[in-house]
Amino acid sequence: MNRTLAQKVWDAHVVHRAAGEPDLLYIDLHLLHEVTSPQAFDGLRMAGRGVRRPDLTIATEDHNTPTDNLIKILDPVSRTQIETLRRNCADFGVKLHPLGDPVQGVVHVMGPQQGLTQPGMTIVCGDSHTSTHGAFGALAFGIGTSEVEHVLATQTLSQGTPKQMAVNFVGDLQPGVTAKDLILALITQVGTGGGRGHVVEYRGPVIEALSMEGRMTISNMSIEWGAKAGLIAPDETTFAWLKGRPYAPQGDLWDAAVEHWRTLRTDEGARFDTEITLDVSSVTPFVTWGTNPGQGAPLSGDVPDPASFDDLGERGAAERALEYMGLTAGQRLRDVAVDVVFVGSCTNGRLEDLRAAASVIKGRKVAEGVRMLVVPGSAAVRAAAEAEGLDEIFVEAGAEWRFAGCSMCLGMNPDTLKPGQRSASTSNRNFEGRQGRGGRTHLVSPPVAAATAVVGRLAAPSDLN
Ligand SMILES: CC(C)[C@H](C(=O)O)[C@@H](O)C(=O)O
Ligand code: SF4
Repeated sequence: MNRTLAQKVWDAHVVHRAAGEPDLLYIDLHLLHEVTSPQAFDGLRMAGRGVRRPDLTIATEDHNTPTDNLIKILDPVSRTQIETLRRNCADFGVKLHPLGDPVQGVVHVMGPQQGLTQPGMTIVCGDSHTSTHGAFGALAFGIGTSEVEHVLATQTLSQGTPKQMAVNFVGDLQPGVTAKDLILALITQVGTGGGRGHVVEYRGPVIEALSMEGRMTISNMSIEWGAKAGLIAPDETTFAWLKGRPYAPQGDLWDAAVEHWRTLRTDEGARFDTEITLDVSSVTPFVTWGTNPGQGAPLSGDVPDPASFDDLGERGAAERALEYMGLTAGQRLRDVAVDVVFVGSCTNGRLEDLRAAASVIKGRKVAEGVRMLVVPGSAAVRAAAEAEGLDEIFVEAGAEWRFAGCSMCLGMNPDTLKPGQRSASTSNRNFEGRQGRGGRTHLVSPPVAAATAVVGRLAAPSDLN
């Protein structure tokens, strides 16, 4: 039978299948962070169990870590969270990259960067943005804390069969348009529930032409439109990116791996339950105006009038969003002034993202009254960025150059918006209070973030002279 890429990976991992029951899948890589693992370890303790495959389990600290220093965690709740992870990893023999470690970072930046993430793997983590790893042709998805316990104890996971969807990206990408613009445009088109129940494969020449970083940005936001996972078939770009990374196979094993990885493509004639197409030719720099990632518009446009939505639910949501965001229908998006610009997160905190932001801000200054935080997604991204002088470009421009972590992507650490403050943020969620109580978030790409920092209002690099 002709199968999709996702079905191939799935089938290769079934350890038990019975009619009328979910499949039991083997898990190749289990990533952990401090937020969703404590109860799972407690569960193991209570049942007197150990971790089945500590060698396939790896932890990092990211959500609760400060980004202004590598030692002091002032908030007691965050400190307890981190100390608990350290104790659990020590007790159960799990490798941990703690604050200050050269590999520490946001779990979805750290995994790929270390070469832990490889094509054809099943990868889980108690975190919804585990979909990021799908960019390598891995079947990767977020799981809940009770499932984390199950995987820790057994290295397997019970899963009902998802539906299959293809998203075809066609047309010619306009200059200055990034992967972030594409995924924001897609989510605005299909809505935040558009992918529900599906494992998605992103395909087409536009995807093939993207860098691994761009592909990760797209896979990362799969969950923001309801998809369970978002895969991209591995190709030469994938192999070149992975080669030589610490956990990547070496020598003969590398050659054998690549030979296998080349088979990880959707067969001609394989059937998808749903197929959608996004023509990228008309996509321009995109920003969100509302409080979910599907409430977006081209930066060149206006804040929409809620009355323009036919669907009553969408209309009501738009009304509430404008109220919360302090925006008026018809207002030009380019007139929206921001207080804070955040470059970072597992969506856009990789080296290429920092390069893109740096190239825009180089030789320019952050606008008066605007605070710009640049937060590498991992300590290794930070080191690589420093090796090419990106830190100096940001500091010179008046931005803050921080240590790695989730930072202002979500308010679980000291980097937060104050009530009423407005940000342009390269992260993936603009929910109410996401970046701090009362904070207002506009999701943007790294170049738009940098241009916005310079202008002080939502802006694209083409606005700068
Ligand atoms: C804290 C964690 C469970 C959460 C997630 O699952 O995604 C976080 O990473 C997020 O981005 O909201
Ligand atoms: S960077 Fe943001 S989206 Fe990614 S794992 Fe951290 S909190 Fe979640």
